[in-house]
Amino acid sequence: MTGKLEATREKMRLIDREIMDLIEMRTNLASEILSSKKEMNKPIRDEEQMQKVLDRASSLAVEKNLDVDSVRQIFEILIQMSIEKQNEYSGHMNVI
Ligand SMILES: C=C(O[C@@H]1C=C(C(=O)O)C=C[C@H]1O)C(=O)O
Repeated sequence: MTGKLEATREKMRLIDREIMDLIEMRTNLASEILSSKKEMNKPIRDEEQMQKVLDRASSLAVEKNLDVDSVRQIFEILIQMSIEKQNEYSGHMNVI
């Protein structure tokens, strides 16, 4: 019994690790995104793009039979993390 529970928890641990790696990869794109925005003289926050990301996440959640509100909340946090990281870089780079 415990063996099976522990085996399943080990699978979850590996998935959590992958999620963490993907969050890191997504957040680290802030640097590239910011330098493109700097070139194009665009602000960090882009409401239209945020809506696209949230709509895409909601559609995928429906497709995968996941709770749409929960998935949207996760993506709202990911977007916020990206904005914060861009603001952080922006402060360092003294731009926008
Ligand atoms: C990453 C970007 O910057 C911000 C963060 C977004 C995101 O994390 O998906 C979307 C729009 C912007 O407010 C972007 O403009 O694409």
